[in-house]
Amino acid sequence: MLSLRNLVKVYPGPVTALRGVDLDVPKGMFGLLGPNGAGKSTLMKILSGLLEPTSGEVTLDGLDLVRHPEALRPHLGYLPQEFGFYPYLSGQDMLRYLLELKGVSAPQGMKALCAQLLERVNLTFAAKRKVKEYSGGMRQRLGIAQALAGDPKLLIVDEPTAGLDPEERQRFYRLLAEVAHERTVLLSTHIVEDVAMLCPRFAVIRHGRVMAITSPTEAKAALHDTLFEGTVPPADMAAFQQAHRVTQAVLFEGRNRVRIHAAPGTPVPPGFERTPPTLEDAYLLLMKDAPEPRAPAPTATPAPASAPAVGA
Ligand SMILES: Nc1ncnc2c1ncn2[C@@H]1O[C@H](COP(=O)(O)OP(=O)(O)OP(=O)(O)O)[C@@H](O)[C@H]1O
Repeated sequence: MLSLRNLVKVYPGPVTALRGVDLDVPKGMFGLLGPNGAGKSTLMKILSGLLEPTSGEVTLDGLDLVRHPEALRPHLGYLPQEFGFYPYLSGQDMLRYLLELKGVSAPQGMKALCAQLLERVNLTFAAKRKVKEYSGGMRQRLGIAQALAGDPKLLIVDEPTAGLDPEERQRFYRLLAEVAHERTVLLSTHIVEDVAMLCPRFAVIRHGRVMAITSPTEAKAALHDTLFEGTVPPADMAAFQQAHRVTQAVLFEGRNRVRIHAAPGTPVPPGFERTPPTLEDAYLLLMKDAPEPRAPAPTATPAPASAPAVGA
């Protein structure tokens, strides 16, 4: 179990990126969902030992990772948001180079280890191709191959599906789901679909705080019978948004196809029909309701002991 207690990070400025994060992450896949600037990368960098927190505790199976960051290294795999590749190296040479940099030991020989990892991420067919010829999805799979070296207990993946086309994204989801059988995988993302596809549980983070810890099923169930869909002419949209809790509005045949949240007993506009809630609705409502942060907090502001369910 990975546990975070009252984790705070204040950058010079000061910019308070984390305002007292409490989180318990069990084995399997766990999502960290939040908009740009929420503090996800800061949290991932602290967990991967690249950044020191200002205060707070991080433990992995009881091991104190703030006091003993070196103890984490053998148990950690990390796929950062920006992953540097040498475009003219082949996939297998790039992987070998990364493993050597990481200091991974390979009792069976480095060549055999690289071949085994490439096989694990379905890249054997492209082992000898130059990385510059790899698609975005293939590069991400190569990134996972290096992160899996040493069989880490904790795998941290930061925004891994950004820029992947739908087919590559599906393939990458399957790979992540497979590797999460054996370990804790913490997936940071601002893409709701990533969480809906992969995560039995997830935390929503905004302005450096955990807003909710829930599951896709719970989050949708909390909105049962409260979502309605209808159309609104573009000219009326601004006034409509003032009057209703709009979760999503997309232009369809020149009119706005709009989804609203109406609590039981609240009037529903004419022509709007009940519709099943989606995880996107739950997430967007939570973002609407998130309080703006106060002026930069120089010290820790503890998060509530137990975060509310989405939409509750
Ligand atoms: N090195 C830094 N110095 C000062 N402020 C920083 C630094 N890195 C991040 N921040 C700020 O900390 C806050 C959280 O940033 P962070 O990158 O952790 O968010 P994020 O959720 O990962 O967003 P993104 O998806 O855009 O990377 C933001 O306000 C950001 O501007």
